[in-house]
Amino acid sequence: MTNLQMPGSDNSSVLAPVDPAIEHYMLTLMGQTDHEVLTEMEAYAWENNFPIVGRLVGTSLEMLARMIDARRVFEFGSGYGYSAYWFARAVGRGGQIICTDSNPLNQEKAAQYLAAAGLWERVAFHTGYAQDVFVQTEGMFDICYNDADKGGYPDIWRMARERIRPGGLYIADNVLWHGRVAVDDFTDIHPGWTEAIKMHNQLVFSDPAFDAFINPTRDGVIVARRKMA
Ligand SMILES: C[S@@+](CC[C@H](N)C(=O)[O-])C[C@H]1O[C@@H](n2cnc3c(N)ncnc32)[C@H](O)[C@@H]1O
Repeated sequence: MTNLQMPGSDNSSVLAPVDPAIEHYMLTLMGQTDHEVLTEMEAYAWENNFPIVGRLVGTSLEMLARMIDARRVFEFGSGYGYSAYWFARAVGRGGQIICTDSNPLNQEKAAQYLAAAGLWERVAFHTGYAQDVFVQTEGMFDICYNDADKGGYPDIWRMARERIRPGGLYIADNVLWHGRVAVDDFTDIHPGWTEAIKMHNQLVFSDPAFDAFINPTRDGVIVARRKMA
């Protein structure tokens, strides 16, 4: 691992949920997850300031998926496949990650990286608007993972919650939004996104069909488990 901080986060953070020195320390423990392809994907993120979830969150995605024996995962906003790398490892040979991204170049890059990692056959990548692809894709999911544009978070939660199997997970990145959700005075880099994330978090935590928590690592990851009937 060459870089210890996360690319793609803006530097106007109002609050760092976890002290950067602590995140740095945790990353120094992650050497066992090193893989040539992963290192290349992380280098690409750095060079292009692309907001991947990073190693600390990636390992937690893989572990959560393994813990519930996930086989079918839907990703809203896959970028070039970094988060899918972790899910694809977890679901095994018969599993499937349905990836979505609006930029066709990201699909090309994902194919290149994930094929090199031996994981591409577990991925069905769709270039397009994630919410539309979701509606066009049938069936239930073990995990719905949301990392799309933040203004869409409340609607994505509303559509995803119905299609997560009992015991399955809804996971969304950036739910602390560099601390903006916790203060009154902030600069919204995209108008309306902070309010959308706050509404989203409130909807998830107040839903009687789900139990939820937030892992404050990096920019905050919400994990909500659909209760058994
Ligand atoms: C934060 S990045 C995803 C990073 C990825 N999950 C990872 O950690 O490797 C968000 C990506 O989602 C795409 N995106 C955002 N909103 C979208 C939407 N509604 N439909 C499809 N793609 C979307 C953007 O093009 C961008 O590549």
